[in-house]
Amino acid sequence: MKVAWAGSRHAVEVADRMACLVASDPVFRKDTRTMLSRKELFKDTLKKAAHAWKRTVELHLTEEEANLLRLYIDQPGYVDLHWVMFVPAIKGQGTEEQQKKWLTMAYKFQIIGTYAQTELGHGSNVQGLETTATFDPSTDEFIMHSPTLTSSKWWPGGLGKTSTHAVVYARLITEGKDYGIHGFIMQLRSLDDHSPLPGITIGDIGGKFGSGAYNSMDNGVMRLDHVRIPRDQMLMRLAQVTREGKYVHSDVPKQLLYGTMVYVRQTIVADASRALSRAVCIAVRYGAIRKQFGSKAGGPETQVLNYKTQQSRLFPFLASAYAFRFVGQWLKWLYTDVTQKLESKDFSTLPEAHACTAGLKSVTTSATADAIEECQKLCGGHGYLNSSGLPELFAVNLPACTYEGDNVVLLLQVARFLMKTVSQVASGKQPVGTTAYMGNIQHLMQCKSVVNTVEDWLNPAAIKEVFEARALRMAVNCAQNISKAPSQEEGFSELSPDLVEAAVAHVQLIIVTKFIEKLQEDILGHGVKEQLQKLCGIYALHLIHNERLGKLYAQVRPNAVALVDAFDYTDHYLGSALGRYDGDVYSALYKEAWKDPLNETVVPDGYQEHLRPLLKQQLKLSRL
Ligand SMILES: CCCCCCCCCCCCCCCCCCCCCCC/C=C/C(=O)SCCNC(=O)CCNC(=O)[C@H](O)C(C)(C)COP(=O)(O)OP(=O)(O)OC[C@H]1O[C@@H](n2cnc3c(N)ncnc32)[C@H](O)[C@@H]1OP(=O)(O)O
Ligand SMILES: Cc1cc2nc3c(=O)[nH]c(=O)nc-3n(C[C@H](O)[C@H](O)[C@H](O)COP(=O)(O)OP(=O)(O)OC[C@H]3O[C@@H](n4cnc5c(N)ncnc54)[C@H](O)[C@@H]3O)c2cc1C
Repeated sequence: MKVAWAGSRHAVEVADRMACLVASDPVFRKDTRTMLSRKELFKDTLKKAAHAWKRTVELHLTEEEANLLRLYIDQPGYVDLHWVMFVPAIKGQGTEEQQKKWLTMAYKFQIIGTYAQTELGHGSNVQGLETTATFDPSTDEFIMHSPTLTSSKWWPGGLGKTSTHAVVYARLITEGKDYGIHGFIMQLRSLDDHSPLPGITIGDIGGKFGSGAYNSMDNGVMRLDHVRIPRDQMLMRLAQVTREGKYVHSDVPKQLLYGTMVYVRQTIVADASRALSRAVCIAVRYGAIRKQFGSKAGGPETQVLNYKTQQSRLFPFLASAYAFRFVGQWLKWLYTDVTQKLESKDFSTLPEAHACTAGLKSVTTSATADAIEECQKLCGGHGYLNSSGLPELFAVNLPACTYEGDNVVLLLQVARFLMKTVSQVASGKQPVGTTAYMGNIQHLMQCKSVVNTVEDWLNPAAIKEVFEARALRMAVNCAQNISKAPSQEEGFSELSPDLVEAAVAHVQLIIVTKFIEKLQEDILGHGVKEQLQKLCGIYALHLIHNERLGKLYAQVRPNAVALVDAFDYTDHYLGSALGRYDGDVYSALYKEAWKDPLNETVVPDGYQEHLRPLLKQQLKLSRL
């Protein structure tokens, strides 16, 4: 099962090696992270990042190994934005010459970059951004400016205190005309003393949800006061401004401006499956240790994992963790395929890649945030302690519902794609890829489900048909209702809640389909495929209705702990007293409690100042 989860034996081996490297290095300790002040936490992140880079260079780590190293260090920091957004933005939107110049420095960490798109006033509506980049032909420069308070850049990770450079998104103005949003490379801080360059006001936006968690990241605010940059710092793969100030389009679609977001959304699906699997691992292992109540006859107490209610709340998450993992692996393939096509100037699959990344990012991160919260409840009171690992896991993953596109906004993008596809089907065009099922419209609009028993849910063809019929009927229903509205725009707006549901149904179909396709591959190991078939059945059935699932849960229960052990997480990475591999939960909780700064003294700070006078006063009063 470890191999099925990781993707290959090689993947298991590399992941194990990197996880052990991190777990055995004292610099990467994280057990007291939630007790650090913001300043201490930030400094700790700088230290970890520098040490990680040193180890990466010393050990000549490959890209795959370095990524895993970062993953197991498990602390958001400026390096994420540098590697996951700054570098890809230059790769996707820069010319070859620009790539050569900037990526050479970025790959060696001679500069640290971030992705500065969102502003105080606008995040979702990228076309509404206000920062301006006005071309001055007299000096061959762009003047970068924040004309209003709401145009202040707000949120970019690493911007607050660390980044030396950024790809800044701004409205390009030349020859008096506004050409909309484009990307520009800007140096923000001196490479000598790290002070902000003239005209740039920059700082951190303040503490965020939860202790520890995303507070390790210096999300930043930046205002620009007529800052000049050379013309060649406009990213010029999509469009150029000539020396004379003429605006020239390239032959690539302008949507490639959004390409970095497509890339990151795809990586976020993998992050979601990992976060969900960690929460499930903690809740399942703890559920096997925790006992409450016994039989009336005075028998031994029951493991809480044996309660049917616990199983019906927890096992759909276990199944979802596997489902998201497999769809994430497929999405990575899809992204690579689209990128290769783009390189040979085939842009035909871009809309589908956008819909798939946006939809899957949205559905998997929302489900994961909800599931982590529920896993806290599934662990009872102990789940609410920082030492359970769950509060921080929740706080770090919750913003994934918002960053890289608010989940509802992204689902509306999927819905827009679906409405277009329905109208193309109506005019006789055969849909392809993840919407190919819509071509089977006659049958799917009328067919009746053959699913009656739990066993039927293990029949892939029956499952697929149910999900296809559901998704198609919801999409067609929306399209029909939109066509009755006075205008397409009004209809879309009026029906947006239904459109979001139709988009979710389509995305769930993709997840179910990819799970089924995974089961058609050669899967080695005794009983592994059978367990995955049950999990696939649970994933599909829990989305439709909860009846009849008990039988499947009973079949999964004997292997539940093994199914979470297959995630192959070290105790260091899991960071949970409840989810420990050895099950020694109570000693761990007890030990963790004593690490709290409140326990550094027996009598607390503040006793002399506030508690003692209060108690003495009450004592005096009672004697009167
Ligand atoms: C300490 C450790 C040290 C280790 C050291 C070792 C180093 C080793 C390596 C380290 C590796 C690091 C690994 C890190 C792992 C961590 C990973 C996690 C990182 C996550 C970080 C997240 C940070 C967050 C960043 C952000 O949030 S950036 C900002 C994101 N913003 C958004 O997403 C905005 C959302 N809005 C939009 O996308 C758009 O505005 C809109 C799509 C909603 C609307 O667009 P528009 O206004 O143009 O309107 P339309 O709807 O009309 O669209 C026009 C047409 O364009 C199509 N379209 C839209 N979007 C896209 C797209 N993306 N691609 C393609 N096409 C698109 C529409 O469909 C329309 O088309 P049509 O006209 O044909 O219909
Ligand atoms: C932790 C974190 C890290 C981030 N890192 C970065 C970064 O590195 N770089 C960067 O540039 N940005 C970053 N961001 C910003 C992020 O991309 C935006 O917050 C995100 O795109 C959402 O935009 P918004 O904040 O403007 O939300 P809003 O659009 O203001 O959303 C508010 C509400 O309005 C709803 N809404 C908005 N538009 C519509 C619509 N058309 N129809 C229906 N409902 C709608 C949303 O669903 C939501 O409920 C980060 C954000 C967070 C939280």
